[in-house]
Amino acid sequence: MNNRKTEEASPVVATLDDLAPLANYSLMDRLNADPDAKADGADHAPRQVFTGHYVPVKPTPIADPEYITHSKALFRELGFADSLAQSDDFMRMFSGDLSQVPAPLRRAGWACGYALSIYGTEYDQQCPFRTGNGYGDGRAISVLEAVIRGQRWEMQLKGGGRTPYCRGADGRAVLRSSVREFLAQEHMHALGVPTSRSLSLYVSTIEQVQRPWYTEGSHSMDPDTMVSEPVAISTRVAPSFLRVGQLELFARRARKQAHPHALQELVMIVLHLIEREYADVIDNAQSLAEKVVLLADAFRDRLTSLVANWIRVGYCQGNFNSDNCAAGGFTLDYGPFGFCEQFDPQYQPWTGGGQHFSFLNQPAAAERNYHMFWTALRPLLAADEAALQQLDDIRSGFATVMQAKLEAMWAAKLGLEHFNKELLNELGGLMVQTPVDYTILFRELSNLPDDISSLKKSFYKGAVYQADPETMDQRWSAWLAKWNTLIDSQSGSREEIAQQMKQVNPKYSLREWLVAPAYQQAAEGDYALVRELQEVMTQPYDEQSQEVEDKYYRLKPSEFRELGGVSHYSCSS
Ligand SMILES: Nc1ncnc2c1ncn2[C@@H]1O[C@H](COP(=O)(O)OP(=O)(O)OP(=O)(O)O)[C@@H](O)[C@H]1O
Ligand SMILES: [Mg+2]
Repeated sequence: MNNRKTEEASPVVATLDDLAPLANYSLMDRLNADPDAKADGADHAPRQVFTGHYVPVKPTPIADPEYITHSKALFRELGFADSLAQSDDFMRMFSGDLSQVPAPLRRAGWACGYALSIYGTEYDQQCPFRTGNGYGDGRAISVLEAVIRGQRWEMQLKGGGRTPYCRGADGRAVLRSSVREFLAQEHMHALGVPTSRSLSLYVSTIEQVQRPWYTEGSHSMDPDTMVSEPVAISTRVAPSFLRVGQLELFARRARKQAHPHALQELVMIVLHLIEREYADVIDNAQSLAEKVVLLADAFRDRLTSLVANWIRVGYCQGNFNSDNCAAGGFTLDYGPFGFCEQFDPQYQPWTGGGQHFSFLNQPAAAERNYHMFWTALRPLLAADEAALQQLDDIRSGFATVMQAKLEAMWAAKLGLEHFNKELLNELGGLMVQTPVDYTILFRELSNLPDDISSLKKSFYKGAVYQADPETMDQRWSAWLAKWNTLIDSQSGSREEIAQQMKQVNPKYSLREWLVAPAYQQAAEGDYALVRELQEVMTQPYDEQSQEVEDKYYRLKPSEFRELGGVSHYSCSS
């Protein structure tokens, strides 16, 4: 027994040669390649891709890569030895050089086209050809699909160079955005929120690109300068990277009868999505119509849970377009994201994102994306009225399901067995007026305090509070007393309730002003802070040391308020 345990825990993948036999390229082998593409993947110039599900693309390696970090948690899950991350051949592959990988690993990866809808409206304008045929993975290139310990994973480089969908851009990701994405994925996974996962992060010690950014201390909304930044490649991992926008691309083509196989390509991608993301809940033996209805139901369930989770942990996607909405129902694309510090229902860190993608509007934004998903599925059931009715009913039930998930989430955050609308609304008013730090307030509540002194750690004390602190404190005390009465009327002990609340309300949150010095130091070749943040943010529910608490469990210092690049940012790439 003991022996078996040790065996299971010990890494089985210590070299790239160990990884190679696990490769299993289902997307490339079962879906259609663009017939116009070069099979060797030497296809980098922007162009229209009219048919097919993917284009073979060789990534462009970053010059002289240096190791920054890897996900110890994911390595453990995959059975990878930690030393692999710094081994020459692994590092070469995951910094974009596939030229020497051992067979059956392939020497070309793939990029996929997708369509874009913003808050439920279809767009083609973002495609340079204005047709939608040039939009897709512009700098994300998948390099491997493998079945590891019974689970299929896709590994995708972000910043791996140009693809036909690059729209004239460089195909690179800068160190800043790569550090942010890497840390955020690690943090979200540790928070228990479904997400693409971080695998590895390498930076080029010589290659730099220009990006618009903020001068030091700038309070400008838009970037006011161009800066040179090192390029990096982070690899992210998920069961698939299929997006709602991807289904939409094929559904739009089917609708327009863009080519003779358009509807067939839509069927293929939907069935592929089911195999990749929903095989555990959708039986392969069922009919297409049955599968589509089950898919709609399962995705609705995942998406509504996901958004409730986002709100639970204070996460704002910022640009929740259909192409940034993973069809597997997990968080994808950590560009314009932020974690809410000072509570504001309309919190939106990304200046280009608009109110519709703000913090508490995410359920509505998710419904718009779901609507596009539903729209893409409908052509598949055209001949089956009963199934179509079921599909439509699932669509119209979205808001009800979303509301139920939100209510359960708020109840859990407050340690309550039942959602209490009045109590939450009163609290919401106080949170906005004071205003409070979202993470610190709920964490302090999780100690079930008798008086408001500890809650005050979360107070930013704005104009309304300062105008009459006594009345505000009285209102807080009255609210707290009411809440405590409810807590005491429940079946669990106070200790049990506090324990449960601490599993729901994290202590540590990835605050942008903590991340900024980490990527700044990394640009100077010092990765200590990136690694420290990774360590702290992968245990977000734990108390951790006093030193960690003093450094990371803090209100946002006033000097970072409204600071460009920290409180808001316009460029995420
Ligand atoms: N530097 C770049 N070079 C080429 N294409 C880019 C670049 N930056 C963004 N894009 C493309 O522009 C589109 C919109 O960008 P967005 O910021 O949503 O995505 P992303 O962060 O690049 O990628 P993802 O959604 O894969 O995480 C995407 O299709 C993306 O591939
Ligand atoms: Mg994106």
